[in-house]
Amino acid sequence: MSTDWPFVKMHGLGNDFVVLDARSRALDLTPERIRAIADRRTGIGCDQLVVIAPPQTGSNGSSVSDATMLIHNSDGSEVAACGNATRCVAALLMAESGSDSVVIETRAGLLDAESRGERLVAVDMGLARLDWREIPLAEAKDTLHLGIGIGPLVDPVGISMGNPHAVFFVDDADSVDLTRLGPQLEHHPLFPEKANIEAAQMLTPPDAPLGRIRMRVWERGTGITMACGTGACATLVAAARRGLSPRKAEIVLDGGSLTIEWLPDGHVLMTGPVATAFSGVLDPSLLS
Ligand SMILES: N[C@H](CCC[C@H](N)C(=O)O)C(=O)O
Repeated sequence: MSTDWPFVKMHGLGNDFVVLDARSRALDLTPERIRAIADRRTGIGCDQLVVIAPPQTGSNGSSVSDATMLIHNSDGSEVAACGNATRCVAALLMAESGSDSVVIETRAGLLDAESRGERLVAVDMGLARLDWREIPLAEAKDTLHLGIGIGPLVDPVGISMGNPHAVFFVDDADSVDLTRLGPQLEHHPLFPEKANIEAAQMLTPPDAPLGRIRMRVWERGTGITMACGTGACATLVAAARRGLSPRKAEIVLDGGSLTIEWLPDGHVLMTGPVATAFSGVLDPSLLS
């Protein structure tokens, strides 16, 4: 495989990505190669490895999107959705085209993104999926009260944003031992495809005009990250469904804040910053 693969290192509130552009040539990524690139000691280091691929074309040959985005966790697993990465790829594509909007095809569907000013991007992350089958869960459940728990993390709300989330409401998110509890819940038998685990603490009363929620996350296939866009979407929808928040809130993550709104049509709008850290060329040993 040709060895000169340029990459861009980007992040959304510290949730960081290695972005590879495979629109003009094929990239043979294996889980081993993904893990090697994502390794923070011997590779480039990232939470997710993101590949930009050619747009999907419809039956009439026209493109329904500007590009396709493929997302891989640092453990090598492929996932369907990643909100922070979507903002980063959207910013990269809009800078390339000079447009202030872009459509990105993901395994979770077509996502519309728009520039909201200097290094600020809004993405319609699509519908919040609320049925147990869509999370998915191993058995029929009321997704508003999953009833599982360990320690201070009990009775989460189940939501999918194209990827599975379990949102636990707690009194003090910063005191939760996510390193210990996260992996146990990620692999809970109720989640046949595992789950992203959020610990959420309400910072505003239910009748506040704009909600404010502190959230920390243990990400499926990655571990604790500084931010999680789909997790922030899941947290806002969970809080609104529980009557704890209005349908728009600021989600305060370790790396900063995202603004999330659950629209009347069921779509979830995420707005937040993007940043490019550096670019380079992958060492051939990472693709051997
Ligand atoms: N950091 C990502 C979420 C990645 C989700 C991934 N860990 C999964 O397995 O679903 C985000 O900003 O939405």
